[in-house]
Amino acid sequence: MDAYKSSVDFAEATAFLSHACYEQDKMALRATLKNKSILSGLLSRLSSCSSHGRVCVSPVLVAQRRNNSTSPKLKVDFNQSTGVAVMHMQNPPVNSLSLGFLTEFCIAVEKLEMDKSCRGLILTSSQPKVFSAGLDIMDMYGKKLEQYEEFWRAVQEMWLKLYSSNMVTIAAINGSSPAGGCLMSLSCDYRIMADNPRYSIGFNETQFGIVVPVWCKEAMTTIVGHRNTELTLELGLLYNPSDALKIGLVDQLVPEDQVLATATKTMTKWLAIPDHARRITKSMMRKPTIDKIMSIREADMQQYISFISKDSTQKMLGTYLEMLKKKRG
Ligand SMILES: CC/C=C\C/C=C\CCCC/C=C/C(=O)SCCNC(=O)CCNC(=O)[C@H](O)C(C)(C)COP(=O)(O)OP(=O)(O)OC[C@H]1O[C@@H](n2cnc3c(N)ncnc32)[C@H](O)[C@@H]1OP(=O)(O)O
Repeated sequence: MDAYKSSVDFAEATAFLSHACYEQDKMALRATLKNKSILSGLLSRLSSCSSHGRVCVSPVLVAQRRNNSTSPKLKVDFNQSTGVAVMHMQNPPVNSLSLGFLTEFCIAVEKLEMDKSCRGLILTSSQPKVFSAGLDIMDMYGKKLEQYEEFWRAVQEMWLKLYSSNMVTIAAINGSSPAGGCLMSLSCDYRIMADNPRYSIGFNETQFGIVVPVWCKEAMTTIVGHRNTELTLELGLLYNPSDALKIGLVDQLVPEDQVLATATKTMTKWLAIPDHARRITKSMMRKPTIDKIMSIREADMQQYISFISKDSTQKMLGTYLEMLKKKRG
């Protein structure tokens, strides 16, 4: 009975969350979840629900530094006739992966995943010159421990959702994509990048004193191999598109104005493969990594909180943030 009730609550909550997000009715969502004890019960149920590597969403909602508006951070164009959704990231100025963005992202992917008519997802950016600047450093700087936890859970969730998606996922990388932006594209099945030497992609974390989580290392290794991963992560390397192509960090380069069209064409090819065979194969390839990560998820959380809240880490992040801001002034 309890298990049944849980699943009913979960289904209702998920449906409500998805609906609320898509109707931009987040005020209603916040009001409904105002009671913290209800929220935390819901959170633990949602985040513990997992099947076949598909992980359910954690509905974390917080007003963000420059995201305290209710304007959506994603625009999803779903074409019923092709079964393909194009998700445009629109979180100005640089599509940083803030808690608010990640929350919206997870809900949107979950909603598409539940819609059996949606078979393919193209991820791209509405911001000029930037695909995504990676994790929002403001969410990792000067916050309370509970906030670090909430943020990291959303980061883990984003990765799991994308990496374990049943849909064909293609990253149409129409701008720079450092760190978390690179991770996001690496979680997709295929990466097409704009051939513009001013853009970069890779993992620069060590350059400003932080370390990628172990699951990021694992996922990257499966794509570019141990040696390229080692060099990239230790030295904090960002690559121009042609070097990224050489090491296999992206699959294809195309002129900037053809990124989305090429992604759409490529999607048609992928969707010509019988879904069940492709899905089972994708699961066969990715499930070992997903299972491994799921088994260390809580340890990863503790490691993150302890690392990010260290004075020395905070100092380095502060210096890096100042440097980013000075760049403009
Ligand atoms: C033991 C280990 C255990 C656990 C792990 C521990 C830690 C885990 C960390 C996880 C890994 C972290 C991953 C990350 O993603 S960290 C983020 C890394 N990202 C970057 O370094 C990119 C920084 N940004 C840039 O390089 C440029 O902004 C970019 C994307 C090339 C675009 O350039 P441009 O168009 O010129 O834009 P500006 O640089 O002028 O930036 C405009 C504006 O945005 C602010 N900003 C940029 N990036 C971020 C960001 N990631 N987060 C927050 N804010 C960002 C920038 O400061 C400017 O702000 P302003 O106020 O001046 O407008």
